Amino acid sequence: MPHDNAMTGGGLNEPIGMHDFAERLPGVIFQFHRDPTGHMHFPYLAGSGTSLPGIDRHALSQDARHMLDRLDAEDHPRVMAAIERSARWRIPIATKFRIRLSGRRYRWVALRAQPEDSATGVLWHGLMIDITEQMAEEARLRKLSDTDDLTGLANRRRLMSRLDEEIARSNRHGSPLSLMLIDLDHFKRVNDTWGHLQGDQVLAEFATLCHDLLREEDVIGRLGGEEFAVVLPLTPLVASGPLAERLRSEIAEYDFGISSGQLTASIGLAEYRLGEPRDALIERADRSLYAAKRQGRNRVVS
Ligand SMILES: Nc1nc2c(ncn2[C@@H]2O[C@H](COP(=O)(O)OP(=O)(O)OP(=O)(O)O)[C@@H](O)[C@H]2O)c(=O)[nH]1
Repeated sequence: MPHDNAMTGGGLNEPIGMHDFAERLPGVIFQFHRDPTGHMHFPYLAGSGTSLPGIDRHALSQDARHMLDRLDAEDHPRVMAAIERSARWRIPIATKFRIRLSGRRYRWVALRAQPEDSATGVLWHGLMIDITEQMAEEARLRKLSDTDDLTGLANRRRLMSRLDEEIARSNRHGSPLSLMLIDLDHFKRVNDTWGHLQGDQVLAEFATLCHDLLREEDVIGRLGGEEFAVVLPLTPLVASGPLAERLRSEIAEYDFGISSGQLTASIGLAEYRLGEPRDALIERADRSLYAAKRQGRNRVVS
């Protein structure tokens, strides 16, 4: 019978000690201590994860900064805030962060830890697990569900969520924001004349053309069919007007392989008014688009 502090190892009844067991765990188990001066260290650190390049157990047993300094700049404040909250309210920490290894490589780590009072500060008992593969898979799925298959642009769902974010930012900072709706003219004719497959090809090329003409921070998406939208952060109407006009003329001149001059676009523009709901902005841009169609297409209306 293995005694209390031993488990079964390689052979069936061959006991291994707690230490060996901890070292074989596919992750890291630890104790983390913070004293009243704010000094932090890992009194205990074990598990196969501690063999990652750049993790120096001895240094960490003296000073946790050897690890905290390696956190991704974006994650660092969040992790520090989680430690602070946990220490103040004695609530568990549950967070994830990126940790830089050597060079440009990094790993995603999930951390769970339970705090308790100690004579010299706060002591956490916890575990860390490498979740890099799961995070990559999550990112892949998110991209799939956010992207329009045919054009590779943001789909309606993604576009609306970005529009919501930009509206919130605009309301917070009073910064300008424009919305552009683009609808290809007489697209039915393209399909009827050249076939649906060629129509698809035109839509994909159109998306690339617009994408190349816009700034990095502008978000272009496909609302459906031959209708597209562009969210233009930090852009008032005086700036989005000329941009839309340039887009319109580039489209009209571009050779989509269906004999030039055959593809044009109508564009409706609206600038966000502070405090208005999202749908009101879309409705105003839509009215402008409708006016552009009514006035003869291949034009910009704001
Ligand atoms: N090839 C292709 N065609 C599409 C796709 N989505 C929508 N369409 C076509 O786009 C055309 C849109 O037609 P309408 O809404 O009548 O508009 P339009 O012919 O562009 O005319 P106006 O918008 O009034 O200038 C239809 O023929 C749809 O079949 C797509 O994914 N691929």
